[in-house]
This record gives sequence, structure tokens and C-alpha cells, in this order.
Amino acid sequence: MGKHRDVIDFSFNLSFVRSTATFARIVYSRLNWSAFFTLATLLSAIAREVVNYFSGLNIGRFYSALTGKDDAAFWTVFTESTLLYIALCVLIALVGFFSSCLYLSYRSNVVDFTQKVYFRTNSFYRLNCIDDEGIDNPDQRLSQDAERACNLLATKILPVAILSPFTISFYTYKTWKVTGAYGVGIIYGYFIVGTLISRLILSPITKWAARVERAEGDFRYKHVSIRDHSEEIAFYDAASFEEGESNRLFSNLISTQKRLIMWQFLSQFFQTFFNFFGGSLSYVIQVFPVFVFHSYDDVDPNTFGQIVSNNAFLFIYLINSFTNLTDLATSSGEFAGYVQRITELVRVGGSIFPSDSKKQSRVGAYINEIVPRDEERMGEDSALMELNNLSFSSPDDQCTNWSVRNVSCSVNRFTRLLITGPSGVGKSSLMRCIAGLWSPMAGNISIDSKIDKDSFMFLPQRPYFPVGKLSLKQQIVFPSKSDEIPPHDDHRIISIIHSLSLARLLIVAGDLNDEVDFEWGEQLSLGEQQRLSLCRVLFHRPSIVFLDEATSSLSESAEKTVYSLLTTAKIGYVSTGHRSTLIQYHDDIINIDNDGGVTSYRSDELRF
Ligand SMILES: Nc1ncnc2c1ncn2[C@@H]1O[C@H](COP(=O)(O)OP(=O)(O)OP(=O)(O)O)[C@@H](O)[C@H]1O
Repeated sequence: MGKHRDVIDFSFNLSFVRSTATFARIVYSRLNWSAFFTLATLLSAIAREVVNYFSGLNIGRFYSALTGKDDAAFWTVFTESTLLYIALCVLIALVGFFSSCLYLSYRSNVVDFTQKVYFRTNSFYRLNCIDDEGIDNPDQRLSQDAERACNLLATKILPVAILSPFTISFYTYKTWKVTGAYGVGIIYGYFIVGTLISRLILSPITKWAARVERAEGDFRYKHVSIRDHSEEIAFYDAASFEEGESNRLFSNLISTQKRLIMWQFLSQFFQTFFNFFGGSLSYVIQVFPVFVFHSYDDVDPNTFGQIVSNNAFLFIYLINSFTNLTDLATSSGEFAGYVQRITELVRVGGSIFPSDSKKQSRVGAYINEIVPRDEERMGEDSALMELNNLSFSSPDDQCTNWSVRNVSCSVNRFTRLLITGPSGVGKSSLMRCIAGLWSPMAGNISIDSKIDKDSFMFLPQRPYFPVGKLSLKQQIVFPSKSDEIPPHDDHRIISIIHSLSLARLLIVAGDLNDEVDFEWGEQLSLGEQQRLSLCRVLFHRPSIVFLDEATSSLSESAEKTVYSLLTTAKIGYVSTGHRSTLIQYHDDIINIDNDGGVTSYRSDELRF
């Protein structure tokens, strides 16, 4: 449950430099293909520049051959130019090909890295359900933002950024030789003015690009949520409300995009002007050798044509190299928005760079409150887990208006404990603390050091069935993977299905192991979903299962079957719930009252 926070704007500043450094570590986190394709892109781009240089000089040779009416020279230049252009086309295609491969390797590194962060130590839970740092749409950052950032970096930014210093140095030297400091000064001055203007335009572009991404994510999330809750919306007859909300989010997206387009308009105008005017400037600079220095007064007209053409090529290429840099700045503006969104997710999710291990302690804070018990286990009925004066509240510190104080109890293999109390007092939250999702305010939970994490299993209040048209077996053995479960377990799974009266599902699924053509969470009734979730418990046979209102949609007789199956399977249980019928299946009861006070009873003491 996130809180409302001020929008964090990203800009083209020092934080962008830091984010880019982090992003570079991520895209090269596995060197393998990304290093190879970086090298291949750069080598082919260098070869392209060399061939481009020679083919540029051939224009002057054409002039010379034509004005000198030299037939043989013309056809020689023509043949050479044709070969050079073929080589140039191959190299341009190769740069495109290698940079696309580089994009793919970047993307797989980024997704691999960010997903590790996202799924490690329940970061996805903190970001989606607690989110105390205002991270909007983490899913969009992992998918769309990562795609765009990798694409820009591999195909538009990297080839230009690395080659530019070399092309600029080379063509500066060539220009200097022809025009001296004047020509070079004019081109550099032209570039500095261009950079200052683009710097002014870029900051807003970065900010608005990031805002568009956020608005796009909010709009898409609305539609995902409508898809997931179509039936509920139809029951409420809430189509017009949902349409209004969708329109509101869409109009926010459009108005944000309009602002971005306004800034892009300015940037586009400036970029195009810089490109076209650069063409004229390349001739203006010839004023120095021709009219000021009189360098070519003694040159014959044929050679003079060739020299003017070659000079124009050199100057325009130097200007073009700077133009590439200003274009690069525009791409970098967009890139900055994406990169800052991705690295912010990594920072908040808890970096997994080995050198950042110290910074991870906060990440683990939610699950590390468990203190292992060191003493030897005495027997089957000794405690597997003890809650010692556990007090807790919502992790959302701004909204804390409730807390539960001093829960103490001991849980062993024979535990049949019911946690009850009015709605919203914190019953599920106690489960969240026990599962390590929330950090208690005081007290602690100690567990027997000899048992492993598979000894406990939690069934959340809302049944969960992962999407992907998975087989019935996969849904039952979840969170294990079905291909890790030996085929001889299929008989046991089928008998569990029958014991919970779910034989119909075997018919619907076709076969236990077949992928289905529907999503389980969309097709089953709530009661069926609860029983299918309970199949998981009977399959995994944990020592203790924590059932959060896990039988609330079942009939009383089905509820009775569930608890008798758990007892037969020797699975201890801790349930939460409101129904008085639950009491008969439990020995101990903890009641949480509206003030967060806790009272413990034996069930046979309780009178309704
Ligand atoms: N992720 C969260 N972030 C902040 N507060 C939360 C979060 N989840 C639940 N809460 C708040 O914690 C309080 C206790 O919720 P909890 O789900 O534990 O109640 P409950 O006793 O299980 O209620 P019910 O019987 O209705 O299921 C509620 O006020 C709820 O709004």
C-alpha cells in the first residue's frame, strides 16, 4: 500500500552521471557478449569512418577529372568510388547489425540484473505493497524503460560517444592545416553555442520524458487492473466509473506528452538548423584560404575545384561530428530519464553489486528479525517457533494509527491455534511479521535452528495462481517447479485432488501435466481456488501451515474435511478467521481487540 509522495523529477545533471555509471556496471555485469559486440560495433564504426573519409575525397577527384576532361582518370575514380561505396554500405549495415546485437546483450544483462534485485529478499513485495520510497510502476521500469535505455545506448549513444573524440581530433587537424586557427575557431564557437542551447533545452526534455513514462505506466496499469477485475467491475456495473478513470489517466498522459512534444519541437528546430547551417558554414570557412590567405592563387583551375571540394568535405565532416554530438545530447536527454528510473529501482530494491553488500542490511531488515534458538530440540512437541512479546504496526509510518502489542505464543507440530478479532485489527499483519515481510516494532520471533524454511507454509488470504496457462500439477506443486517433481508423485497429487472434491479440475485440465488454455485464477470459483491452494499444503506437508482465512469461502462440511485432512497429515496449523465454526478445530485462541490488546484462551474456555 503506497503513500502519496511528491513526484521525483529527473534531470540532466550530476545524478544522471552517477546513474549512468551504475547503469554501465549493469549492462556490463556479464562481460561475455556485451564486450564482444561493443568491440565489433566499434571496429566496424571505425572502418566505416576510414572508408567514408576516402570516399569523401573522391568527390574532388571527380571534379578534377571532369573539369580537366580526363576520360581515363574519370573511369578510374568511378571504379574506386563504386568499390568504396559498396564497402561503405556493408560497413554501415554491419554497424547496425552489431549495435542491434549489442542492444540484445545489454537488455539481457539489464533484465537479468534488475530481476535479481526485484525478486531477491522480497524486494517486489516492498516496492509494490509497502513502497516507502515512491517507486511508481516497477514493472514498467523492468520492461519498457530497460528496453528503451538499452536501445538508445547501443544504437545511438555508444557508437557516437566513443568515436566522436577521434573523428573530431582528426578533422580538426585537417581543418587546421587548411584554415589555421580561424576555421577551427569558427566551427568550435558554433559548437559551443549549440551545446549551450541544447543544454537549456535538454533538462526539461529529460524531466518530461520521465513524466511521460510514469503517466504511460499509470494508464497501462489501469487497463491491466480492469482486465484482472473485469467480473467485479461488471457486477458493480462500474463501466462508466472505470471509463472516467481511464480517461482521466489518459488525459494526464496526453497533456504530459504535449509538454514533451513542445520541448522536442524546440530541440528538433535547433538540431535541424544546426545541421543545415553547418552546410553553408563549410563554404564560409573557405573564405580564409581563398580570400584572406590567398593560399590557392597559383593553383590551376582543375586542381582548385578538387581542393575546394575536399575542403568542403573536411569542414562539413568536422561540423557533422559536432552535430552528432548535439544529436547525442538529445538521445542522452531521453536516456537520462530511463536510466534514472531503472537505477532508482535498483537502489531502492537493494543493489546486488558485491561491493555494495554493506548497504544491503536495510533490505534484509524485514526478514532478519528471527533469532535462532540454540538449544537442542527435546522432542516432537517442543516449540518450532516462539513469539516473544511481539508488537507490530503498519510499515507505513506516516499512517500508523493502529498497533498490536505483546503477542506471545509457542508453535509446535501439534499446534492448532486460531487468531481471531474484528476486521482490520492486524490478524493478517501478524502473519506478515511471522513470514518476515514486516519488521516487528518490539519483541522477537525465535525459531528452532534445526528446522528449515520449508517447515512453514503460508496460505495468503487471496488465493494466488501464477499466470502462464500452467498445468494443474504445476499449480499444486507451486512454488516448486513441476519438472522437479518425480512422476511417481502424480498418484499422490491425484488422490489429494480427490480428497478435496476437486476431481472436476482433472477433467477441465485434460491431464495433470498438460498446459491448459485458460488461467486458473480467472476460471475457478473462490471456494475452488481455496481448495486448490489447500492441495498445495497437503502436497508439501510442511510442519506448520499458516492459514489466513483460507477456508472462508468453503461450506462448513468442506471446512471440516480440510481440518481433518491436515490433522491426518500431521500438519500443525495457525489459522486466522472470524467464523465461530472454526473454534472446534483449534485448541488455542488468540484474540486481538480493536485497541491492539491481545488475549489468549483455550478454545474450551471460550463461550459464544
Ligand atoms: N501493505 C500495507 N501497508 C500499510 N498498511 C497496511 C498494509 N496492509 C495492511 N495494512 C493495514 O494494516 C491494518 C491491519 O490489516 P490486516 O490485513 O492485518 O487486518 P485483518 O485483521 O487481517 O483484517 P481482516 O479480518 O479484514 O482480514 C489495516 O488497517 C490495513 O489497512
